[in-house]
Amino acid sequence: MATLTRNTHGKARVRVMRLHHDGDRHEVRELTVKAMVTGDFGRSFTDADNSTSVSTDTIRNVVNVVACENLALDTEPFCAALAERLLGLYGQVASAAVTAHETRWTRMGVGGAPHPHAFVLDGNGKPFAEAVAVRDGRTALRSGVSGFTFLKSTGSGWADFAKDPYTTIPETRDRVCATSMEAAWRWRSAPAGGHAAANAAILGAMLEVFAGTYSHSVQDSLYRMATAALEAVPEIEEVDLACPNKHYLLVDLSRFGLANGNQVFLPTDEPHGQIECTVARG
Ligand SMILES: O=c1[nH]c(=O)c2[nH]c(=O)[nH]c2[nH]1
Repeated sequence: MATLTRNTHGKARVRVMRLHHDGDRHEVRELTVKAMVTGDFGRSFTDADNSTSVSTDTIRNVVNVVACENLALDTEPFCAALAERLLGLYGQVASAAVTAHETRWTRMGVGGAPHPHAFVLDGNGKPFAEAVAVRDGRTALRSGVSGFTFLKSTGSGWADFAKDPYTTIPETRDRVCATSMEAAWRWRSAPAGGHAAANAAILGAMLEVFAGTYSHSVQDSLYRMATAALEAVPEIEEVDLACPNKHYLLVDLSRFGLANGNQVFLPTDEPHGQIECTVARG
């Protein structure tokens, strides 16, 4: 005897670009979407009964239709519109979860002026949004950024930590600090100036703390970065941060008669420290 305890289905990696014409000025919004539904679908798993199942192929079509009908929406309201459309279309759907990662195209500057329809890829991190729509409830929204990478070459240390017979790392009050951040924040209401501007303010507040204050540890920086994000944008209620500590190892040049005064490093990705926290209001 076995019991189906969870099930969901939908379409993942649906790539769609929305091109909004504002006169001659174009806006491009490229997303990779995952749209999943839960509800009365258990019998397709347990009894080979597909009679209630919405085809994932159909879900892909709905993504494109909602894209066409919402060319100018930011990622967050677009995800919410799509999740709510799936809920509205199919009575057997109890909840719809939509996640969209953005491939960000930033407007090209040509001859000192923003170009109306030419863009360059912004390769640092993928912003994402996530909407979960349920019946008789508010659509829950989260935003964030995946793989946002930044570094500072001083103003960071790791000292006064617990020591034991296995400890070999020396204390330092001057090191390179680099990470590729996974960050997410939960909305309690829509931000006054729109999600895109609020997301930029959140990242700006976090980077200001990272760059502008001494870091006693990645832990210390993350807590203060998340606190600054909560202060910068009152419409978010919780921030999740997960950061690898991408170690830059000092190269030993003493055998060549050279001192290495924090100047030559081996950049490494693995293994890396992994520091994570969630910071909420209150
Ligand atoms: O910022 C840091 N946090 C740690 O927990 C840690 N552990 C370690 O070896 N180096 C560091 N650096």
